Amino acid sequence: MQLKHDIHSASAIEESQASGLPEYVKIVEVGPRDGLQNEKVIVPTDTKIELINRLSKTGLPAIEVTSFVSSKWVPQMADHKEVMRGIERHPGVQYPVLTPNLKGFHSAIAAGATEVSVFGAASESFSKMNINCSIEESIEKFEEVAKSARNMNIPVRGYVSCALGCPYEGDITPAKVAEVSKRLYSMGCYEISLGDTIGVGTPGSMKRMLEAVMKEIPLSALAVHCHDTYGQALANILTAIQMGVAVVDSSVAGLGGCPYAKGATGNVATEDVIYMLNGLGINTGVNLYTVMEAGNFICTALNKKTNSKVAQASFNTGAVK
Ligand SMILES: CC(C)(COP(=O)([O-])OP(=O)([O-])OC[C@H]1O[C@@H](n2cnc3c(N)ncnc32)[C@H](O)[C@@H]1OP(=O)([O-])[O-])[C@@H](O)C(=O)NCCC(=O)NCCSC(=O)C[C@@](C)(O)CC(=O)[O-]
Repeated sequence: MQLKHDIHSASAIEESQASGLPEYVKIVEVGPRDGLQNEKVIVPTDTKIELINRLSKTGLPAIEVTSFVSSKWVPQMADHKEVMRGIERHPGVQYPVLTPNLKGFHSAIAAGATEVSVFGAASESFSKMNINCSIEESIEKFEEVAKSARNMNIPVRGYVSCALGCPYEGDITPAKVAEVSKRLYSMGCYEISLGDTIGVGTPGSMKRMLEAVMKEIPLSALAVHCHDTYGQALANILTAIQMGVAVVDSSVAGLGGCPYAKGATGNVATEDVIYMLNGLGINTGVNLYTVMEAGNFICTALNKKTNSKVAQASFNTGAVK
């Protein structure tokens, strides 16, 4: 199955190579975690597992499974152990989980996690609201996680939230984003995912922020994580890719939002990112149609409409051949 307008032609690939864009972009699917964490009604564990199993068959190289956080803070992720234990793991697919502290790290490892992510912020207020501690205190907790992870050869990814703005403080300086990113990278995070948590960024602010971060961290260790609240996510991702970033987080059907970032809507839809990258001739290794099917599955289960423009257009106009 293929979409009528989904361009994957040899000429598009040649063009992308000539334009200096990355040949390959890695997509980190965050739907099962970021996508579902904010859902009001608790999603059955079996549905989460089925979603992850379907996503595992699409060619996605990384799927964020769940969060080992307090169920009092994020009730939707309370079944983390069952989800982690219940999924079918496909060779070559990474299955990271969120761990804010050592307690979360140990539970995650006991449940079979082989990769974890710590999640900090470039905003003091957001850090306090999200993980109940200052940036400095969070770094101490993350260092403990990173040290234990190193001893067990577990890769650690690091998030920096509010990279383009904070729901409580407004503008965040690129210098602050660079500083927090550097601390996470220095403690051993192999990749830093820069989160536009409330989707307020523009290509201009993305460029300024990345220029500051790129002075501290190698480009190959950077990822972008864009929410689409102001409709800027694809433009922001394109800007990042043009600057050489080759890892993009996205969420199937554009599900998502952080419970501690009021008003923030979904992540950029994985389907829309793949469609754009295909059109640019950039390889992702992901089959767009099967991601759309997974999106259809979870939207039907949640009784909601997809936020993916590509899925809306394709299913509504019959543009699938
Ligand atoms: C970090 C904590 C736990 C601190 O929470 P706290 O209350 O400060 O923790 P504490 O150490 O004082 O412990 C209080 C209770 O929590 C328990 N606890 C302590 N740690 C854990 C743990 N790991 N797992 C399970 N339970 C835990 C601990 O055992 C204790 O239980 P009690 O004795 O009261 O029964 C809390 O604030 C929390 O769970 N926050 C959740 C934050 C979250 O998941 N936010 C959404 C993800 S971030 C995001 O979406 C942004 C991102 C990544 O997508 C990027 C972007 O878009 O910007």
